[in-house]
Amino acid sequence: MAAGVYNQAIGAFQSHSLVNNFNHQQKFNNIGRLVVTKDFISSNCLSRKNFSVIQCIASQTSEVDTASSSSRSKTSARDTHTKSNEAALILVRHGESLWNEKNLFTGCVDVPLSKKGIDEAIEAGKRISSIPVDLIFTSALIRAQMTAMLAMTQHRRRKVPIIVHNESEQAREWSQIFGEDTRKHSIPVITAWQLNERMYGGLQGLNKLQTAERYGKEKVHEWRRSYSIPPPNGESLEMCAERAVAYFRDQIEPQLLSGKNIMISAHGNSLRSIIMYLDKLTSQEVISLELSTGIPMLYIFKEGRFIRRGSPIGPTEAGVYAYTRRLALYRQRLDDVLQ
Ligand SMILES: O=C(O)[C@H](O)COP(=O)(O)O
Repeated sequence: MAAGVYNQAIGAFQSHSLVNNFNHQQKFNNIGRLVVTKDFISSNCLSRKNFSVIQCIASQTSEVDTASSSSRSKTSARDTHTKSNEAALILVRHGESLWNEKNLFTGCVDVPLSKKGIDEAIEAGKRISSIPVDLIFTSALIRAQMTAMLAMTQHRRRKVPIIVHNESEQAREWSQIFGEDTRKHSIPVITAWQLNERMYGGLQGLNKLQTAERYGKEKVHEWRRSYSIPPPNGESLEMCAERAVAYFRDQIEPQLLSGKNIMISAHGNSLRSIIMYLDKLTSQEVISLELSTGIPMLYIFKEGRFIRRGSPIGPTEAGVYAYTRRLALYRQRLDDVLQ
């Protein structure tokens, strides 16, 4: 039966090209990967301890299998590119926020979703409802966390996403989950400031249109979309990438390497910097990369490589399951159990 779904999916896939959510030309240049210095990582406490904390917590709260991080350091796992199972990686920019609605620069100001953003998050959930998710990462900002939680209300597996509190020993202790079955039916949600939207400095709270009228369209476009030019007293995309890509490589990639299916709910620019890394985009190409609010994007991680698969069209769309046999089998199992 699964083969049936898979073949049907392949047929659908071949009959229509998956609409990619990105609007940049897909050219793979030999750009060196973004090098993030080791001391940057250590100075931002992106340490082995954090990774083992995540592993330990993940093992306590779900059937997420915890590859023993002690026996396999992240670096050696990543460097040796151990042939791991394939894993799904879903990226989603938060739904429209109340300041997106007012066309205000938001950056690291912690505003919630608008009604439209809530609807977008739920729609995003429908589009990924048959794709496996073992672990969720969000930024420390509520609009990304709301998006992840609302999306997961639509997932057919019905697991409960639970924000992991490891900000202190007491927080870890007081938020423990007991009961094997309860743990198996939960998904750890790790919040990380490193995935926050770029800090927009003196622009935060200003209207985008009025700012363009005041400083000129070109200058504001340069602040918003260039790679290395920061807004006044804010972060450039390059500076945002240094924390977001470092966190992705240090904390998320090892999870993918061990076969865990991951969803990241974050922001326009922190995700642009991660996609620049995944797609090996040049600093020129990333200028044209725009991400819509609430549109999920799927990557397949296989043998250390990220294969971009565009945006899942909808749960009933057979083409969604043409991505890989593993996803087709997962969906078939859901169909069998939920029928
Ligand atoms: O922070 C913001 O204002 C938005 O989330 C992204 O803004 P941008 O489209 O100007 O990068």
